[in-house]
Order: sequence, then structure tokens, then C-alpha cells
Amino acid sequence: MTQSVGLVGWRGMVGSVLMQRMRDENDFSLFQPVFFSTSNAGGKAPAWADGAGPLQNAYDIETLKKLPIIVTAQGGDYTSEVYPKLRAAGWDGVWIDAASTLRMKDDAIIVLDPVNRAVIDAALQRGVKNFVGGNCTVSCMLMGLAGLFNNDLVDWMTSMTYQAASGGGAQHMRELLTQFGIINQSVKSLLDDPASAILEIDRGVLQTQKDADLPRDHFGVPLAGSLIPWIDKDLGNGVSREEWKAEAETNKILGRGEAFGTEPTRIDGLCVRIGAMRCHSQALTLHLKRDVPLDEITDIIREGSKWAKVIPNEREATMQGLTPVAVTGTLDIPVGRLRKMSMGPQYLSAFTVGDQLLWGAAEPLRRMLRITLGEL
Ligand SMILES: NC(=O)C1=CN([C@@H]2O[C@H](COP(=O)(O)OP(=O)(O)OC[C@H]3O[C@@H](n4cnc5c(N)ncnc54)[C@H](OP(=O)(O)O)[C@@H]3O)[C@@H](O)[C@H]2O)C=CC1
Ligand SMILES: N[C@@H](CC(=O)OP(=O)(O)O)C(=O)O
Repeated sequence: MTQSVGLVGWRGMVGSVLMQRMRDENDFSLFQPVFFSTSNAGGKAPAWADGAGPLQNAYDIETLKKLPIIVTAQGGDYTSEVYPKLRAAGWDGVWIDAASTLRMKDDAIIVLDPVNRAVIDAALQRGVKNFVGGNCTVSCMLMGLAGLFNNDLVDWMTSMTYQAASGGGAQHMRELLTQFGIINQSVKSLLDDPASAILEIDRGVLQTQKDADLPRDHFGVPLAGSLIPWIDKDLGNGVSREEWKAEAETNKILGRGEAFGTEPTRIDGLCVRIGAMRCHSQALTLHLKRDVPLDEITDIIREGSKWAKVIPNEREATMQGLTPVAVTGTLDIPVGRLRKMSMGPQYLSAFTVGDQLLWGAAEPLRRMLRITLGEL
């Protein structure tokens, strides 16, 4: 008999991408889905889910308790509210979650199986029941550089990120596009006139960006035609929570660091929001443990995962293959701009791009569900 799997958050942005990937990969043939809702219990399951019953109440612990596996992309507030009650009620099932809430707990594993399958398998053997997707920049970076980390070549790394609007959620994407539209409209007549002065257009753009009426409820400031060098909470020590995740989560994913009785790999950097839609990009500086020739580095990265694609460090190849537009909607993680830096042969420069809704959010969860079902 096929197992039942509870699906919470399936219609949100991450959830929709997850559902699409699961349909693409025929995952629904492996289990009986039970769809939940926080807002529409009793409503209809999605039309594409043949034979699924009505939506169940996502806050009803007794109903949730009956399921051996629950996958949620509903968000951190939901996890904080429901997960402790469910465990307190004696639920012993597998909890697979996109939210960051439980990520750093001792009884949770951060899942990215092409990189840390051994860590996941060991946890399953120990009876661990909580599996959480990693932060999007961390997961996308590791999917590109798995070869270098797993060959223990990285001494330390800095990551300067260029993060897309989607990282904030659907409303942030809408706000970005609204801002672009309003700014464009504000200078449209000047733009349409080839004789108009560019500095006049520039003045008009700035005036609109600074206009208090420009929608900014979600980002807090204009993002269109600008950037925001702060993502997530202020930890009070000059570090943003997004920046803190890089070292903490990378080491946890790889099974390294104090919790594992080993030295953590030092990773630090600056996280910046830019006006891209759903791909996060990162400029990386790596200090390698030894001087490895560039052609070997290229092979190691290529062999690190089947999704890592090395882009030749040339202008045209970079412009065509190493951009958010080239990568959006694909599982490819291109890694390019690979070169030794002027500081010395152990200093490696790299640039990588990843769809933050795929490897950054939905795909590790989809694969963890398959692993739980014994199908991967
Ligand atoms: N956004 C991202 O880039 C990433 C997000 N995550 C995590 O995933 C979780 C969910 O994020 P995200 O998918 O962006 O959240 P969304 O806001 O898109 O969806 C969350 C929930 O909002 C409800 N909802 C209300 N109105 C709508 C609507 N018009 N359309 C769709 N859903 C609606 C749905 O719940 P219901 O059906 O019950 O009403 C839905 O499941 C968060 O914990 C986040 O941290 C993880 C990695 C990346
Ligand atoms: N904070 C990320 C998105 C995200 O949801 O991250 P996390 O899952 O670590 O909270 C961003 O804004 O780009």
C-alpha cells in the first residue's frame, strides 16, 4: 500500500515550484497526497491531483498526526506554531520543511543530497525525523562548488551575493516589477524622444525613486534601479542573518564544525538584494588549501555534481551562460569566471548563479521525500 504524505504550503511560491517538479518527475505515483490549507479547509484539492480529497485544516493536529510524512513549504510562522504541538502530541513522522525555523536544531538535518547524501543516510540510520532545506544562497553555492568542498580543498571563502527579489517572496517580486513600471512611465515621453538629454531622464528616474508614493511596503526602499546591501535580520554585530547562514549552514550540511568535532570551514561575505527575479548569483573568493592547477579545478567542479556546469572564463560564454536570465527555470548551476587571483596561486575567483526556487528551495525537499520513500 502506498504511504500518505501531507502537503502544506503547496500553493505558495515555493510550494508551486515544488508541485510542478514533483509532477514533472512523476513523484505523485509514489504516494497518496493529502493536501492541507491554512485558509481554505474543506476546499478543493488542486485540479491536477486526480482523486485527492478535500483540503484539510493545516492547524488540525489530530489530522496531521495520522500522516507518516509531512512536507511543508508554508513558512516559518507555520512551522513555529504547528511543529512543536505535533511532536508534543506524540507524532513520530518525518517532517520535511522549507523554512529556516528548525534548520540549526540538533535533531534536524539540512538536506542537499547531491552534496550530503552520506550525512542524510547516517541521520536516517540514527532515526532522525526532521529534514530541512537549506538557505537558497548556501544550497546554490554548494551545488556549484561541491567538488571543491568534498575534496577538502577550501581553506576559507568569501561570498558576495546578488540575490533576487523572489528571496523575499511573491509580493516582493510584484513590488519590484511595479517599481520598474512606475519609473519607466515617469520618463516615458523623454525616453521616446531620441533627442532628449540622458541627464534629464536620470533626474526624472531619481525623483520617482525618491517619491514617497513609489510602492515600497515589502522592500522598505526602492529596489528598481538600486540595490539593498542587507538581507534578513540585523544580528547586532554588523552581520546580517543571511550572511551568518553561509558559514553555519555550509558546515552543517557538510557535517563539519564544532558540532562534529572538526574545524569549520570559514565562510563570510556580504549579502546584497538586487533587481533580479528568481536567480541568486554570487561572486566567490576561495583560498585553497594547496595550489591546484586551473584545469584540475575545472574537472573537480564538473565532477562535483551533475548539475554543476563550468562556463569558460571568456566574455561571450560568460554573457550567454552565467546570468540569471540564462539559468532561470533550470536546475543547472553554472560556475564561471574561474581564475587564479593576483594575490597568489591558492586564491581562486569564481562566479555562480542558481535558481533560488529550484535548488534554493523546492528541489532538495522533493528529493528528500523520495529518499524517505526509498525511491532515491
Ligand atoms: N521565497 C523563497 O525564496 C524561499 C522561501 N523559503 C521558505 O518557504 C516558505 C514559503 O515561502 P513562499 O512560498 O515564498 O511563501 P508564499 O507567501 O508564496 O506562500 C505561503 C502561503 O501563503 C498562502 N497564500 C495566501 N495568499 C496566497 C496567494 N494569493 N497565492 C498563493 N498562496 C497564498 C498559502 O497558504 P494557504 O494555501 O494555506 O492559504 C501559501 O501556502 C518560507 O518559510 C520561506 O522561508 C525557502 C527558501 C526560499
Ligand atoms: N533569505 C533568502 C530567502 C529565504 O527564504 O531564505 P531562508 O530560507 O534562509 O530563510 C532571501 O531573501 O533571498
